[in-house]
Amino acid sequence: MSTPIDARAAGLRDRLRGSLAAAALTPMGPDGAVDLDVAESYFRRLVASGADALAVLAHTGRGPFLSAQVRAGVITRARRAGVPVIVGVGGARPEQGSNAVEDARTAAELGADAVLVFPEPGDRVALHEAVWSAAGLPMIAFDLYTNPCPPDTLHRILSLPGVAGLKTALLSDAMACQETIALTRDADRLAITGEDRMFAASLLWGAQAALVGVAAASVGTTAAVMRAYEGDDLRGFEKAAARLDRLAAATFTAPMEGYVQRMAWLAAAEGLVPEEHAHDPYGPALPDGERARVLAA
Ligand SMILES: N[C@@H](CC=O)C(=O)O
Repeated sequence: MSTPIDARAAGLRDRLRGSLAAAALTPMGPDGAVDLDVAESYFRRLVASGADALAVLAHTGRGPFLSAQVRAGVITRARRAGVPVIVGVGGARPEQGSNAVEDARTAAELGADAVLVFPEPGDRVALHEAVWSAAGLPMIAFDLYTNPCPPDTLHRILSLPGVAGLKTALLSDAMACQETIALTRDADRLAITGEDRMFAASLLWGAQAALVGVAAASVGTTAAVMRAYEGDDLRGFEKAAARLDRLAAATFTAPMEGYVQRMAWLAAAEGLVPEEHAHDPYGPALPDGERARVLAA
């Protein structure tokens, strides 16, 4: 039995069903500087290429690393793209206190449609309750590979009225992904795949929408899988899934945190962002030849 969902959260859940949200990069220079005009033009291009919604300041967008001022600018510019905007909130590093509540308040003031609540140390249920009571924005819970959430905690989060859905981004744990999707659907919330390396499988396991970093570039590759699945085009689904798997295998691989830089290279190669704004100063150093290998995929 699930707790009744709040009407705002139910509205977002229904609006996002079947949709593809691109977990957008925050285009940056090598020093981390963000040019908001470049960011806006990138967000618009993602939408023109097939993204139904934008998830900004999420893991791909390096939200936890960015200042309040840059975060506000990114949200404002993303809203101009005319699709639902989901904002990553919180995700404090161990040496910091949580910014989740403040981030969520700002997202609400700037007109965001929902927040994606990063996992943080401590009581995750209380974190979601605090975010909801401060901002009143529908929440998407986040089971992220860097800090996976125990199923009993997920169950409690999913019974909060402000939770519209749950995104799994476990990347390699198929059993946990299946369990999380089942828990989410049992709670009548939206099961959102963030499984770049198990994308097609996660749809077959019951995911009802997608929010993925692999759609930070080459959006059409991910959109094709979603559309073929929804259109019952099983042969098309198989072909599109194989293509997406090749892209994800080249980008979402060890060191996993290097995926942001790899997607930035792709975004630059496609003309979504200028080369000089295709940097991830927060990720690991990548070996020589990695860029060429990614672009070849
Ligand atoms: N979990 C990532 C996206 C991965 O697909 C994010 O939050 O950006």
